[in-house]
Amino acid sequence: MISVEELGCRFRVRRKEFVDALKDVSFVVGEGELVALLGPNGAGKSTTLRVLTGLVPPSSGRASVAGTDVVADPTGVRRRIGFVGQGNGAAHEQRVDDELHAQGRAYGLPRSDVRATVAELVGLLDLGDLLTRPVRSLSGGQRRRVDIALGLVPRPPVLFLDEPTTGLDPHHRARLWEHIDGLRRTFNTTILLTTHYLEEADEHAERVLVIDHGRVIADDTSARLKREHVGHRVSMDFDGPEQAALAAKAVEEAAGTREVTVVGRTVNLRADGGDTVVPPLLAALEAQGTGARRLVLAEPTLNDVFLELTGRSLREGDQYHREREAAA
Ligand SMILES: Nc1ncnc2c1ncn2[C@@H]1O[C@H](COP(=O)(O)OP(=O)(O)OP(=O)(O)O)[C@@H](O)[C@H]1O
Repeated sequence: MISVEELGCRFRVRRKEFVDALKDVSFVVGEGELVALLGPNGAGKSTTLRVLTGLVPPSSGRASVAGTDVVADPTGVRRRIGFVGQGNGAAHEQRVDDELHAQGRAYGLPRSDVRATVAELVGLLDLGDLLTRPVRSLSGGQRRRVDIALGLVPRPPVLFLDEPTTGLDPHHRARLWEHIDGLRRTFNTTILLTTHYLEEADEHAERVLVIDHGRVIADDTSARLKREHVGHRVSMDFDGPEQAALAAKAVEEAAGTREVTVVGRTVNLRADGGDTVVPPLLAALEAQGTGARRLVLAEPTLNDVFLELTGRSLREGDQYHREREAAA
């Protein structure tokens, strides 16, 4: 549904100064898939969406969306997609229902189709009480839901969401995700989204693309990225330092363990797959008479994956957005 090959995008910032927002981005998104684009500030996430939605021409490479080439036919691309960008959306003085119907007419859809689609979206996105209100009177979360409905009125097969939940409180973020999941079940919409909330990518995306300095540095399911790049962090307490040292030897020899360190009576390690590596390890320790007294198994996060891949934290982005939201 989305195909991106060696995409590059260069912006001129001063007379002879350029920024390569995208250097070499390649990926595909299949029909009905939800893929999350993660990366720190300035990684190239929004630029990727802007190229794919025909708003910015790429400097090199190829991309097509719903079978349409973004360079040869950007207008055709825009006709086939919904795009909810950062801070775009409905005009302020218009009523919500007027905006939704105008969007359908702008796409040249028959009135009866627009009426039916708007009614369905109003139900799915919980907009019934807001229809007669001017857009300017809505809260941030309500506004976001209207923006998403606007993106979906033309029933696009592909939806691009640029940080759809930024600025929402946890309750409204959860509600919005219920809506997005509902939309996917109803319309089988293909969705590419950017988010700074790693747990959203974890929970809702079938696949995660990690982008850094304009390149895709990882493309897989969240579970596989964590297993292959980080593994579980395991911490085991023993009766004393001697037992811990003995246990550490056995841990080092066991399959699927790495980075084994001993601190006092505690052995720390990484296990490639906690659920498969730890049970036989515990049995082996028990058998040699150095059973663990306490074990803590920590799930890695996508931030751990990014840290492992780049030596930097993705969390910088959260801080950036907290500050941006506080300043707004
Ligand atoms: N119109 C533009 N002109 C010049 N430089 C730009 C333009 N748009 C983006 N850039 C630069 O391209 C790089 C990638 O920006 P982009 O907005 O794609 O990052 P992002 O990953 O979406 O970041 P954020 O998480 O902060 O939204 C940055 O260095 C940015 O300053």
